[in-house]
Amino acid sequence: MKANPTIAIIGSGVMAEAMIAGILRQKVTTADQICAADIRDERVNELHDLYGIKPFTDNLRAIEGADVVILSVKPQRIESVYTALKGKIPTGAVVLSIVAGASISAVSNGLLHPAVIRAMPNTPAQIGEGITVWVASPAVRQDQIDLARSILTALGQEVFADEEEYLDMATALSGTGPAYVFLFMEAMIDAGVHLGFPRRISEQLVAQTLRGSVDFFLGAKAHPAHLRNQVTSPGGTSAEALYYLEKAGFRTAISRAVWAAYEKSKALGKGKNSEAPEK
Ligand SMILES: NC(=O)C1=CN([C@@H]2O[C@H](COP(=O)(O)OP(=O)(O)OC[C@H]3O[C@@H](n4cnc5c(N)ncnc54)[C@H](OP(=O)(O)O)[C@@H]3O)[C@@H](O)[C@H]2O)C=CC1
Ligand SMILES: O=C(O)[C@@H]1CCC=N1
Repeated sequence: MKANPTIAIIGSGVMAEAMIAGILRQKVTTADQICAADIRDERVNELHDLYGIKPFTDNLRAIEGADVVILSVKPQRIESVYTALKGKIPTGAVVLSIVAGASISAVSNGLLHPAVIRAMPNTPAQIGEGITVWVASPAVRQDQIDLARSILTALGQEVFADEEEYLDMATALSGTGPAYVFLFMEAMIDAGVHLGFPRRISEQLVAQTLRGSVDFFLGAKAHPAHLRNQVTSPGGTSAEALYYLEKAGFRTAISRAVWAAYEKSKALGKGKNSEAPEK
């Protein structure tokens, strides 16, 4: 694998910043080899000040001499990137797209470039605790796979998929997953405040309960239902609370939400809106 590869980033928002921070933390390349482009110059100048990367507002100039071109614009903006960069990706470069729903064939045809990796990270990447599911087109070389893996490892765990269909599923489960977790956290914290805890204490109780439960699950290597049964004393508080969660359709709500995100990911890939939510 090439030392200090040149990495161009098209769309320098939240996920791009997580990638820049991870790449520099793990020394995948040096800051002067990262070319970050965005339509807003104040945003790339901010990233320049924070990380020392090279700022661009012209996508075409940003990809000059790149070994990797990362696409991190919103799905609704990807067509404008295709228009600007079609046929212009350096021949030896690999494109690494994290754009939700954008298939390998769409990116490959949109840019007229065969070597494309499609990846789905998540926001805990900002602290190196993310998880990314990714897949590569047949034209991606082994050294490009190795380079992509070093970039994605800098964000946390990575899972290489042999089928692209896993990407829309991962978008719904792990890519979107932090949104479900934070909503759950928020609801728990608010419930604690409703009971009468100061918000600061409620946040501490909820955060450590979540962290402790996840670490317990990972260490115990037991089914979650087994661990839940340990909490649930006969005729006790947990049984009472779980009754009301099940009555409110908690599992079904989660399942429907994940399916809706999956359908939305597929719809984004077709440039369409998914069905309007049912009333
Ligand atoms: N956020 C998440 O949890 C995850 C997001 N993703 C995917 O990552 C991608 C980026 O998401 P995220 O970082 O959250 O988005 P952001 O909106 O934070 O970042 C995208 C950036 O690209 C800029 N931009 C828009 N059009 C262009 C263009 N033509 N050329 C260059 N830059 C442009 C935007 O500017 P402006 O704001 O002015 O439009 C913005 O600064 C999305 O496709 C998303 O599906 C994947 C996994 C997780
Ligand atoms: O909400 C979204 O569309 C993006 C993709 C995965 C997480 N956030």
